Amino acid sequence: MSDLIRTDLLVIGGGSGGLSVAAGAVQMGASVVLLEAGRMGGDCLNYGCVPSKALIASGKHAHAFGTGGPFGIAPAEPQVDYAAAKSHVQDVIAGIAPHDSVERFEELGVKVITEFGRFTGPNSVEAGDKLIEARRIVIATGSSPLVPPIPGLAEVPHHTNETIFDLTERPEHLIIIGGGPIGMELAQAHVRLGSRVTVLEGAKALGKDDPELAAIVLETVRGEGVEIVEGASATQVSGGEGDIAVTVNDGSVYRGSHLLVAVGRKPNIGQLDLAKAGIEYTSRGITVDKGLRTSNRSVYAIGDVAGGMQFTHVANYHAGLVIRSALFGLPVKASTAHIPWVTFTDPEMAQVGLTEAQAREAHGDRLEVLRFDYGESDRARTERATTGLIKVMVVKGRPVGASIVGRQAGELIGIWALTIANRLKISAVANMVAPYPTLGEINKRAAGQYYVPRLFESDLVKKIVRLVQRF
Ligand SMILES: Cc1cc2nc3c(=O)[nH]c(=O)nc-3n(C[C@H](O)[C@H](O)[C@H](O)COP(=O)(O)OP(=O)(O)OC[C@H]3O[C@@H](n4cnc5c(N)ncnc54)[C@H](O)[C@@H]3O)c2cc1C
Ligand SMILES: NC(=O)c1ccc[n+]([C@@H]2O[C@H](COP(=O)([O-])OP(=O)(O)OC[C@H]3O[C@@H](n4cnc5c(N)ncnc54)[C@H](O)[C@@H]3O)[C@@H](O)[C@H]2O)c1
Repeated sequence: MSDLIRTDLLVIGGGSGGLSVAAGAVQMGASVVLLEAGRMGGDCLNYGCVPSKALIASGKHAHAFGTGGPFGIAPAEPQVDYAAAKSHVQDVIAGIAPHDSVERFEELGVKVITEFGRFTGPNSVEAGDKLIEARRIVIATGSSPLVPPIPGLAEVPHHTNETIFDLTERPEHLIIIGGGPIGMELAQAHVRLGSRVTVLEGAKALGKDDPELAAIVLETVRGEGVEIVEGASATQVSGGEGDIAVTVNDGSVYRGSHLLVAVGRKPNIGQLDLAKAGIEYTSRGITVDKGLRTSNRSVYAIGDVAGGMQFTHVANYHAGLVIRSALFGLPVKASTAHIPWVTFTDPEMAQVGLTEAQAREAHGDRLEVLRFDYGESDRARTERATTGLIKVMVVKGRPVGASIVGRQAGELIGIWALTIANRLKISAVANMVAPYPTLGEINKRAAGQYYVPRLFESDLVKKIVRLVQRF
């Protein structure tokens, strides 16, 4: 017989999205129960954003040893201790973990149950020996690495993002299947830490981003020694510990010591028994309306499990919307037009809103594309970080998208995320005075391009200036 708990809000999953909902709702006075079957903090903290960015930081330090020549610093061979780099990764996770811990959430007033949740009815969920009945339920169970049924793969030792950060021996030769953000970020980190790396990508590497920008990243990563094979779909895997062979569609075979599978994600819905609650789903995730409600009106789905953009800041954004809807009954509408994303390769690549191709398709001839090159930035020159480019897509004076590749692209995209989220005009960025010399000037200079033809190439402007000068 299960213990019965009644609550205003039940959150299933204690990752980026679930923790944000639980913390916000309890602090606004709702009674909240949170279920987390694995590690508090979810993918982002334990197997995703945090460990990957920490390992990238180690790779950056190693890389700096060999790139000081132009600055007057003789290149040296870095002494990489891969196991110590992994200790750094675990240390960073441990430093953030208290913020996401059971103890902190219980202190906030959330009842945390460290069990798997499974629906037993439209408003009831079983977790261990507890039965929870809730007025509103939020499914925030995230996603897991997709391990495709490639013949031989199941029998061959391989890593996913859930195990690679625990590996303490440096891979001699890491083969990565999948050239998306996970594959490319970890490829560059590993080559910098001294592994040989081969990326096998079935289609185009970094294929979700603007191809002009992605090409700049790929050229740099290849230049550092990563072998990137595009159009190479893995069709067969064989071998064993330390000697793995991956066959691709044209019959070529790539051999390496370790294998990482990074070919996308699958939603964590398998064990939820969604049918018992009348919740519809597809292989992409739980079906939700614009307000993030499922086919069961009292149940919401947010973050990765909702099958849209899969980023921590999207899960957090969804959390804010659900709090407004579930706690205050306000109408909400999830949008993607203002959501940025960043791939943390070096150079970084960042996007918000429409890419050039998407904007061209949506707006045709009304589209103006403003471009500015990092090479024109004095700060970029001082740091010899002149490889980079910004493109801003503008329609009727308002930005609808921005794409940046280059140093600190992830920081620079913030201005455009603000502009697009608030439907500001390009003049809002052009009017800003950016401190000199900062990379931030790149944003202002790109915005300034909007006025070049209007002010410097206009006969009318020239006539007016001459007229005014006469008087
Ligand atoms: C290698 C890697 C790098 C990434 N880097 C970035 C990045 O730099 N920036 C970025 O924005 N995003 C990044 N992401 C994506 C980001 O991690 C996810 O988008 C984010 O974690 C999604 O949050 P979520 O709350 O939907 O799910 P999660 O954070 O995965 O949380 C879901 C939680 O639910 C729990 N759970 C599942 N089923 C149940 C159940 N039935 N009952 C109870 N608990 C359950 C799980 O144990 C998990 O803890 C990265 C992902 C990976 C894999
Ligand atoms: N910086 C970030 O924000 C960041 C970093 C990492 C991951 N993420 C999130 O995690 C998600 C998953 O990342 P991902 O890189 O695993 O997925 P992805 O879907 O973005 O890329 C997977 C790649 O694998 C390729 N592929 C699929 N099957 C293949 C096969 N058999 N052989 C060779 N290639 C194959 C696909 O063509 C694709 O390019 C991302 O979409 C993103 O939302 C974000």
